Amino acid sequence: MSLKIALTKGRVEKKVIPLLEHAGINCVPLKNKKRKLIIQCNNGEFEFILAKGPDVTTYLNAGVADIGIVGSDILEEQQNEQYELLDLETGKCQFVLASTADFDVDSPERKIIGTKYPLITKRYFESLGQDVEIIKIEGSVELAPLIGLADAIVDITETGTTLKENNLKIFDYLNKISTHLVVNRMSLKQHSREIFNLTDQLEKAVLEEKSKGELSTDENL
Ligand SMILES: Nc1ncnc2c1ncn2[C@@H]1O[C@H](COP(=O)(O)OP(=O)(O)OP(=O)(O)O)[C@@H](O)[C@H]1O
Ligand SMILES: O=P(O)(O)OC[C@H]1O[C@H](OP(=O)(O)OP(=O)(O)O)[C@H](O)[C@@H]1O
Repeated sequence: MSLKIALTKGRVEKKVIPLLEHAGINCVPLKNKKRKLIIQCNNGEFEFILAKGPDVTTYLNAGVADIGIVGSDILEEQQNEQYELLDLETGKCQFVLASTADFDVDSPERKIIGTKYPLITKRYFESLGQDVEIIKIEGSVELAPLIGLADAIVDITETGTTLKENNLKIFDYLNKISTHLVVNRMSLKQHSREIFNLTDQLEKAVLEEKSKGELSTDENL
């Protein structure tokens, strides 16, 4: 029987494929898949289910996937606890509080914050002892302070390009984000050998990628 892996499609999928290859999974079917959503690799040893990030945990909770590959941003935003096997240390980015340069971060007035991540935003402002109004936005979050929808945003930044091109400034840094390997507890009992084997291989792959990164930095010195 295949090990069913719910893999976040898009950015995460692209970043994770080199690690999966390192771990001995032939990812050619994944790379050539076009619009196919269920992909078998290594003669059916692994079955990848291509899903949106927030749905990965839904599949795990329902028991229809054994393993999930998903960003820690999503795990943090969803309240249900997942059993985490490994930080894959890729897909790295960070939550920030950002706005136009004239935003008064210390203003005592109740702020309006735009974000794709209402729970993380609520927790962040609660930790500051501030009650804010949160407006949930589905994308292009950077628009909110520019067009007067919100005073500021809590969003993800990676290269900083989107903030820079829209003249937005970072006012605070929140949690760092990376891609994680999570598991359905029932599957862990049923397929423990296969799951721990894959986790070990991926852990080695992460270490190898890391040492390559460190070597290339050294070479640049
Ligand atoms: N620069 C980044 N911006 C947003 N997410 C990033 C970034 N870098 C890595 N990630 C990770 O990628 C995930 C989002 O992937 P992606 O942007 O492909 O999906 P999405 O948010 O559904 O976007 P879209 O629907 O616009 O394709 C996040 O959950 C996060 O863990
Ligand atoms: O710091 P950067 O490298 O510029 O990356 C950050 C941007 O990428 C993400 O948006 P995404 O591309 O997922 O599009 P979206 O606005 O539709 O969510 C995120 O919400 C930022 O807008």
